[in-house]
Amino acid sequence: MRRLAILGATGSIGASTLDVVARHPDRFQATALAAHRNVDALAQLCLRFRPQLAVIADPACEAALRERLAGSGCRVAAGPQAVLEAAAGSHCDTVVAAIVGAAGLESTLAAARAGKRLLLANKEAIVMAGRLLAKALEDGGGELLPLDSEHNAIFQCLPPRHANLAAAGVRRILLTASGGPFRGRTSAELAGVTPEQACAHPNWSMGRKISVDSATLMNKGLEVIEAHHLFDAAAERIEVVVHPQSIVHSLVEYVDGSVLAQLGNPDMRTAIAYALAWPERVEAGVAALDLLKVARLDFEAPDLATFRCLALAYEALRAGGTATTVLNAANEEAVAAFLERRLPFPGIAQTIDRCLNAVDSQPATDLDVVLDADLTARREAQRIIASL
Ligand SMILES: NC(=O)C1=CN([C@@H]2O[C@H](COP(=O)(O)OP(=O)(O)OC[C@H]3O[C@@H](n4cnc5c(N)ncnc54)[C@H](OP(=O)(O)O)[C@@H]3O)[C@@H](O)[C@H]2O)C=CC1
Ligand SMILES: CC(=O)[C@@H](O)[C@H](O)COP(=O)(O)O
Ligand SMILES: [Mn+2]
Repeated sequence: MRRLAILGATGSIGASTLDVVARHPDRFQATALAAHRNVDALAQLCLRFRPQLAVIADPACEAALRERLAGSGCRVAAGPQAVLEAAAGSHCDTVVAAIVGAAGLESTLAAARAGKRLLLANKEAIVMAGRLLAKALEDGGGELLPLDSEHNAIFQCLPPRHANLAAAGVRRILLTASGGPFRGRTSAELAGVTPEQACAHPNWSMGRKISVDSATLMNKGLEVIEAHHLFDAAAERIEVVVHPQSIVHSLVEYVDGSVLAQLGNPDMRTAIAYALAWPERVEAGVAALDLLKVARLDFEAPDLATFRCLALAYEALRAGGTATTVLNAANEEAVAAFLERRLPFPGIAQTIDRCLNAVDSQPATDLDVVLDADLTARREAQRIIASL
């Protein structure tokens, strides 16, 4: 029986994970569920899945959650320290890291250090602190399985236990991008787009922050950096291909000309079920892929001049050190401002660009350096946003 802590249980990944868990009560058990402020949703999940531990990150919500779970047998805890306990405690052997944004960094590191099987959705953590996460995994002796659909696809297309990409005969990693809701639009057409339009992803149903990232192509930029760390791949070996149908989830090209791809309907339960059951496979509730209905698979080059965030992510990756921490922090601040209608859509890329120029990159030697770069970049981004 796999005993799971699900961090970000009330979100989109949390819901998909619990759907897979519910299909296999003989294999998977949710032993801890954590969320930020959504007491109603968390309480309902706890009453249904009966975890040992329910954690609400915002201490102001503790009393309300205690009231809702009184007599349920579920222990309630609150605050950031309690989220770390949910990630590292003995109640679980597997952690689903599905908190959105930098808020998930420390619990992701805690799970890695504690030697858990880490199912990583929280891509911002690896973008902010890829090397620290690798070290934490090494120290803890656990394993990481990617949930992000592209990285899960690449993982499936690589040979098991390969020493490195060169030894495995890999020439390139091809990350597919849907292009988002604004694919094909010009810069002028993007000036007045709304948060509602940006969050209307053509293929995937996801949280608002990642939906905006897909619309700017920053999601793909974060994923290039994620692939760099997960697969020890140089930036030059990671190429982005726009594939509007989101059926091919990514590909690996080998030196002999073979290209292996993983295909499926755009439903995160496939990647989640794969990672939960690995190395076995379990039913995920996902409809069979009907290629005749899909009929065609299109591919095109990304428009880096219009969707500048992807180019900025490559720049930050090449700069190294805390540049990717700065990229992530500026993006989080800019996306929040856009969602609150304080910043127009093109202002997201402008903020990140200016922030990368304003904040020097440092070697990401420890967590304090990373957190300091994150804070400095957020202050700078807020200043830039106010000036735009
Ligand atoms: N959705 C998807 O299909 C995919 C998502 N991802 C990645 O997975 C992560 C989650 O995405 P998604 O599920 O869409 O996001 P959602 O916005 O749907 O959910 C976010 C979750 O994080 C919780 N949360 C937010 N802040 C905190 C905090 N400070 N402490 C504890 N919990 C917190 C929220 O709790 P509350 O409800 O209480 O606010 C909620 O449970 C992101 O990093 C995203 O990039 C990757 C690939 C695909
Ligand atoms: C489901 C998933 O993994 C998302 O990251 C998805 O890839 C977003 O789609 P885009 O290709 O539009 O960024
Ligand atoms: Mn993805």
